[in-house]
Amino acid sequence: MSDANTAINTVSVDCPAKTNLTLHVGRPRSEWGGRHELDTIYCAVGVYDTVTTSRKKPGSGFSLNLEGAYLGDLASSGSDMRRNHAVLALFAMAEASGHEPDVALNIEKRIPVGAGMAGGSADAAATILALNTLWNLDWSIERLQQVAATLGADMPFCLTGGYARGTGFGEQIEQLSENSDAVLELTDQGFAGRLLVGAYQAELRTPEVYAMFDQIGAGATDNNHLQQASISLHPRSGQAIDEALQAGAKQAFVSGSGPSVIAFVPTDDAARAVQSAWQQSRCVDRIIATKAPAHPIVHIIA
Ligand SMILES: C[C@](O)(CO)[C@H](O)COP(=O)(O)OP(=O)(O)OC[C@H]1O[C@@H](n2ccc(N)nc2=O)[C@H](O)[C@@H]1O
Ligand SMILES: Nc1ncnc2c1ncn2[C@@H]1O[C@H](COP(=O)(O)OP(=O)(O)OP(=O)(O)O)[C@@H](O)[C@H]1O
Repeated sequence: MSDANTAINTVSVDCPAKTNLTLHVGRPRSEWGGRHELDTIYCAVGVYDTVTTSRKKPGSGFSLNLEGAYLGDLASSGSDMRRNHAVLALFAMAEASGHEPDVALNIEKRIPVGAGMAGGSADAAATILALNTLWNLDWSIERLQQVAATLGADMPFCLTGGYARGTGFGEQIEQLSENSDAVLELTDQGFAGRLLVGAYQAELRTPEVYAMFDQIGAGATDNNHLQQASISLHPRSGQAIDEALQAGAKQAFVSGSGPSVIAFVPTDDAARAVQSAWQQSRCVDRIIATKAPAHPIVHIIA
């Protein structure tokens, strides 16, 4: 059979986590279900979840398997499979394309859960990208982002990675090139290249962080307006930021709604100094070394 007719049976996607290099938060909007106005610069970072989608027998329904050493609250038997963001994305794509959701989903999780790094959104985006190939839809990124925006604020960005400006409640995306003025300005300030992620067993629920923001507002000099709220709910993140900056990090901040902390470390010495400061003070539970920016990678397996 020619390639065009060979059925694709298994597609996997490595999808990076996201952070916010700036996150300016406005007032909640009732027409957005209480979500706040945002003006943010998203940046994908090189911590990847891998979602593999495989065709199943017609009418057999979906299946979900989770792998990884740090599954957070996903590991509990009580966590409802049907609420997993990857499963929600499967059903949204099935609905939008008229396919039956007879697909096996396997998620290898590496992105810390409930960390402010859009781990769930990354898995949903990976599922959307994989199904676009598995089902030969070949839809444009704009069409895929329309489906993603119905599922979560930071999901549309996760489809493209790299850098983007997010407005609205975060779902209006303007892709930014690495040599755009906005990115060059942030790169000059040290928001690029090698970084360390300080991750925690503890999770923060995004709605609770926004509710705390409504109470206490943003720190006067914080690029991330949710940082002060996140630190008040999880003080160890504030300690990790102080330790990183004292040890030579160029920038250190809470990632999105937190609790994880991102420290940009431009040199080997800075990376080693931040790593040992975090280990000695025990102010983080796990350290992941990687770099930014990053992009999703689609693999056709069979
Ligand atoms: C904190 C960020 O990660 C920054 O990129 C995002 O704004 C959070 O995006 P997300 O987790 O995809 O958020 P969603 O799943 O869409 O919404 C979860 C909850 O977060 C709050 N939320 C989210 C986005 C937003 N612009 N304002 C909000 O107040 C709302 O309580 C909402 O019900
Ligand atoms: N595939 C998934 N991966 C991670 N969390 C998931 C997934 N599906 C559902 N969830 C639920 O979503 C909640 C938030 O998970 P997630 O890792 O996306 O948080 P987050 O990184 O703080 O997100 P954000 O940065 O968008 O606020 C978790 O408590 C988890 O129970």
